[in-house]
Amino acid sequence: MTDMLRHACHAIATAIAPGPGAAEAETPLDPSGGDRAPEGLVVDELERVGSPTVLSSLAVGRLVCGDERQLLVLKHCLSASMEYVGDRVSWPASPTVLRNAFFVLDACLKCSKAGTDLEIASAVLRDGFMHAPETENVLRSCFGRDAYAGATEEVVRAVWDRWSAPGRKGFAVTFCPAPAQAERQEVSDVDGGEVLARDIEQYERCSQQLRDLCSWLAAGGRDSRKVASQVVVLHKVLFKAFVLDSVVQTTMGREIPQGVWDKHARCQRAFHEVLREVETLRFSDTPSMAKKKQMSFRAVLGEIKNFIAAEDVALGGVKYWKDKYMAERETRRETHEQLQQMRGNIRVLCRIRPLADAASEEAAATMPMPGLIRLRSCQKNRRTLDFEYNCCFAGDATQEEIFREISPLIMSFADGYNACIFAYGQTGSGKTFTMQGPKANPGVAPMALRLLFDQAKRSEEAGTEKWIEVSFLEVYNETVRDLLSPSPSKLLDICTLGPHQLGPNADRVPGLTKKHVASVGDVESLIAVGSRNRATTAHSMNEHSSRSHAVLSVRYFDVEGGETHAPVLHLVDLAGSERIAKSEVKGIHLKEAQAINKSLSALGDVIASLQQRQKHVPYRNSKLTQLLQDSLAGNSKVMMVCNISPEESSVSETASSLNFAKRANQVEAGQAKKVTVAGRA
Ligand SMILES: Nc1ncnc2c1ncn2[C@@H]1O[C@H](COP(=O)(O)OP(=O)(O)OP(=O)(O)O)[C@@H](O)[C@H]1O
Repeated sequence: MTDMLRHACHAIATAIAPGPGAAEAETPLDPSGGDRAPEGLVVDELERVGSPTVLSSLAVGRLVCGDERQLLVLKHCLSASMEYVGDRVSWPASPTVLRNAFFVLDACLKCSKAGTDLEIASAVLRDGFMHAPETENVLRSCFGRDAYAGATEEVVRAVWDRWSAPGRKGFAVTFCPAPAQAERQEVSDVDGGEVLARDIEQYERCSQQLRDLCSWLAAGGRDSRKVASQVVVLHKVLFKAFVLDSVVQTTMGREIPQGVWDKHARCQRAFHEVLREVETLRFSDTPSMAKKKQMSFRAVLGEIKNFIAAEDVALGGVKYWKDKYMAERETRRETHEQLQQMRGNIRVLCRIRPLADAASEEAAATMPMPGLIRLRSCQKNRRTLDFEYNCCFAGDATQEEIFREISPLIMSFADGYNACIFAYGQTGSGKTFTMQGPKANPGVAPMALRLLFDQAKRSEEAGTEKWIEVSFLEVYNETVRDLLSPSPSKLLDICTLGPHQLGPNADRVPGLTKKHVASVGDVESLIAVGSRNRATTAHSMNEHSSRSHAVLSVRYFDVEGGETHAPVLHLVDLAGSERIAKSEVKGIHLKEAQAINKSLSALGDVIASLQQRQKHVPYRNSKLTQLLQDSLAGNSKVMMVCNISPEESSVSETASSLNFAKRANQVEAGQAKKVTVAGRA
C-alpha cells in the first residue's frame, strides 16, 4: 500500500467510523458500505462527511478495495472533487483533492486486475469525465507538476485528446503547458477575494453539472429510478450556491450586481433544460413517477422556504428568493395539477376575506408568499402555523381573479364532465360573496353561467345544439326546500339510491323545479328569486348570515354526433360553521345553528372516510351529504373554495377550516368520465 493510499484510508476510516480508536484505524474501508446504491452512497457521504478531501479519499479507498460497482462511485467522486476544486479549494495550494482524483484515474489505468479497473477507467474517461472549465484547469495544472508525471500524465493526455477530438463542439483550445501558470494565477486571484469572479465560476460549474446530468440521462440514465434524486441533488447544489451568494452580498451591504442576476438567469435556464430533458424521457408518465417528481420539487421548495425564513438572507436577498420561490412554485404547481387531475383529487382554492376593520386590526391570517397561508396565533407565544395549498388568494383578490382559477373547471363541465364547486368556511368568511357576490361585483355562479352561455353560443354557431336548465334548492334544518318553486316551503325528498346506482337521467331530488334559461339575465333573476326565498338571519358575526346550504344546479345539454351529453354542475354555498357561544344565537336560530354544525360535521366525516378510503362512507348521515354524494363519490370534478376570515378572533375556526381543506385535498375520487344520456332528460 502506498503512502498516499494509507493516508487516504486513514481519512476514510476517520470520517466513516468516528469514535474511540477510529482515528488510529489502519484498515482502509469497510466494503459493506457498498451495499447501498452507489449514487445514494456518494450523496449521503457528501452530505454527512462534507469534506472533499475525505470524499475523494473515499474513491481511492473503494477503488483499492475492489468494489465491483465502482463506476458510478468514481463518476460521482470525481465530479464531487471537481466541484470542490472549482469551488473553494484553492488549488494548487490544496492539492489533496486533486491528487486523489487523479490517483483514482491513475490507479484505474495502472491496475489491470482482470481488466475490470481498466474498463472502469476507460468508461470514466469516455463518459464520466466531462469537459468543464474546472476540469480543464485541473488538467492544465497537471502538466505543470512533477507529481503528475508518468501514468497520470497519460491519463490526462487521453482526456485532453478526447476533448479536443475533431468535431467536438465548443472545444477549440489546443493544449500547451504554458497557460497553466496563467490559469493558476487567475484562480488564486479568485480565492484572494474576487467574489464575483468566483461566483461566475461557481454558477458555470452548476450549469455544467446540469448539462452533464442531461448527457447522463440521454446516455442511459433514463432507466434509472434515481433520476429524481439526481435532479434534487443538483438543484440543491445550485440553490446553495445562490444562497451563499445572496448572503455574502447582503452581509457585505452591497446591492446584488447585475452579473449575479445574469448568472442566476443562466443557471435557471440550465435547470429548466434539464427538466425538459427529464420530461422528454417521459419521466412523469405514470402517477407514481409524477408523484416522485412532485416530491423532488417539494424538497427543493422546502429548502428555499427555509432559506427565505433565515434572518441572514434579509434585505436584498429576500426579494431575489421570493422571485425564485415563485418561479419554482409555478413549475411545481403545474406538476401538482397534472397529478391531481390524474388521481381525481378534490382541488382546493383558499381565499382570505379582507379585514372588516383594517384600520384598527392587524390580520392574523396572511399570505406571505403565493401558495402559503400563515396563521398567527393569538396566544402569548405568538406561534405561527403555515398551510400550503396550490391555489391561495389574499384579501385583495378580485372576483375575476378567483374565477380565472375556476374557469378551467367550468370549461371541462361544458365539455361533458360533471363538476361541483362548494364554498366552505366559518360564518362571515365570504362564501356567499365568493359564490354569488353582489350584483355589481358578481361571483362564481353568475360568471360561470356567463361563460357557459358564451360557450353555448359559440357551439351553436358551429351547428351543435345546446340548452341549459337550472334548479336551486336549500337544505334548511335537515329539510330540502325548492327555492324556485312557487311554494318554497314545500319539502322535498332525496332519492335513497347509492351514488353509483342513480342513472344519468335520474334526479337525486325528484320533483325539484327545473327552469330552462336562455340568457345570463334569466339566471340572475332566478338566483335573485331563490336568494330571497333562502333562509338568512342576522347574528353578531354576520348581518346577513345564510342559515341553509344552497345548491344551484346547472345541467348543460349538448347534442353532438347523435349523442347527448348532459353533465351537471353543482354550485354549493354552504352555511357557515359557527361557535354558538360566539354568535350568541337563541331559540329558532340556535336550532338552525345546531343543524348547520351537525350537517357540516357529517360532511367532515364523509371527507375523512373518503380520504382514508374506507369501505363504508356515511353519506346518509345528513341531507347535505346525501345530496353531494354523487359528486364526492367520483365521476365528478370537485373543487372546494375554502373561505377564511383574517381576524385574530377567528384563528381557531380558520385553522380548523384550513385543516378541513387539507383533508379534502387528499381525497382521490378517481378520474371523472364524460356524462352521456339517452335523450333530453
Ligand atoms: N372578498 C371580499 N371582499 C369584500 N367584502 C367581502 C369579501 N368577502 C366577504 N365580504 C363581506 O363580508 C361579509 C360576510 O360575507 P358573506 O356573507 O359572504 O359570508 P358567508 O361566509 O357567506 O357567511 P354565512 O356563512 O354567515 O352566510 C359580507 O358583508 C360581505 O360583503
